[in-house]
Amino acid sequence: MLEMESFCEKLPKIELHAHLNGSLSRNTLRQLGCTDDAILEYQSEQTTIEEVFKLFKVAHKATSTKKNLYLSTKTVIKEFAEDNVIYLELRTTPRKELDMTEEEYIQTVINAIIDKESPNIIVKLLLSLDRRRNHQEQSETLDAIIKFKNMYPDIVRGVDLSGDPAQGTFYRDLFEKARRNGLFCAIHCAEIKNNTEVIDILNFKPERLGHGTFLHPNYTSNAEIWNLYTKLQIPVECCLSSNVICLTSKSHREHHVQEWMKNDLPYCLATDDKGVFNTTLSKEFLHLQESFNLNKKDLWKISDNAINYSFALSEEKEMLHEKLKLWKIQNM
Ligand SMILES: CNc1ncnc2c1ncn2[C@@H]1O[C@H](COP(=O)(O)O)[C@@H](O)[C@H]1O
Ligand SMILES: [Zn+2]
Repeated sequence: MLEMESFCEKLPKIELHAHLNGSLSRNTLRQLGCTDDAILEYQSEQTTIEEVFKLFKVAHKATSTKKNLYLSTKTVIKEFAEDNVIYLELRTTPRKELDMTEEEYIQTVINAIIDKESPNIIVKLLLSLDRRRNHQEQSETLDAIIKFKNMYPDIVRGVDLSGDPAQGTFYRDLFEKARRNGLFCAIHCAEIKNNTEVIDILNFKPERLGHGTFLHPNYTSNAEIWNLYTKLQIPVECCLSSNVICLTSKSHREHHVQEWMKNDLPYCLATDDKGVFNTTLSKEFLHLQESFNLNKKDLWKISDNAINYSFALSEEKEMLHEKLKLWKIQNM
């Protein structure tokens, strides 16, 4: 029988919420030529949601060339595979840099996904719209995303809305256009208290929500939002360490995931930014297990459920369920 920590490591896992530039490990940053000071700055033990957005600048500087972006993407995929993630939805915000256009940025990340070395991991790409950018800028990025979705429909699966939740806007028309063009929508929602926007996002009915911290009345003091949410039952990507380090959750034990567990609502576990928050998906499983005294079957089920919430092709979903079933027979 596997000990809990080793069980969490060995369990085949599904990662649905990982930002590329937040996922760079210390080693990767060193390989890219970052100084020790910059690396220390990037990995934070405790921060605030405002401060964390300054940390991404370290990674953005390091991935500002095609060569480094390609290398970073390949390394992040390799690290997830080493943590026994068998299906990864990596998300990233296309950026214009000195040596690349937004389209070249997307192409470089796709090249790295195609060239991945581990055969044991399926990798998909979600492209992010940065909420701090204005409507026209986001609209131009979306056009590029749609172009690549049509070129690589099996890799580019969806659109994300991310960036500093205290700034910018959710432009519903852009996500409607994304949806019309066959893209799934995973939207950061209620990472901070912002009831009006949360209602707009819920009414759009994204396929998945990121965080969902301020949906439950214990956190919003607003029952209307929770009523709407429980009618819709949209899967929420829960990022425990991210929320604890950014101080939107007091502790792992007090994390809002407990409301999803109590009410049997759909959720999955995710790392958000494994580099910045110094975590792995295995560690996230262990935090949940320790905080709520879960057993191995519970953990296995969380992994298996996440397949259903993923944007994988249906034959891939079947294959992933089979893989987990087989692992259960052999290890539990
Ligand atoms: C901590 N909670 C969070 N909330 C909202 N957006 C976040 C985030 N963590 C990361 N990002 C988004 O992802 C970018 C870095 O990866 P990419 O450059 O896209 O690969 C950040 O600049 C931010 O826009
Ligand atoms: Zn996120």
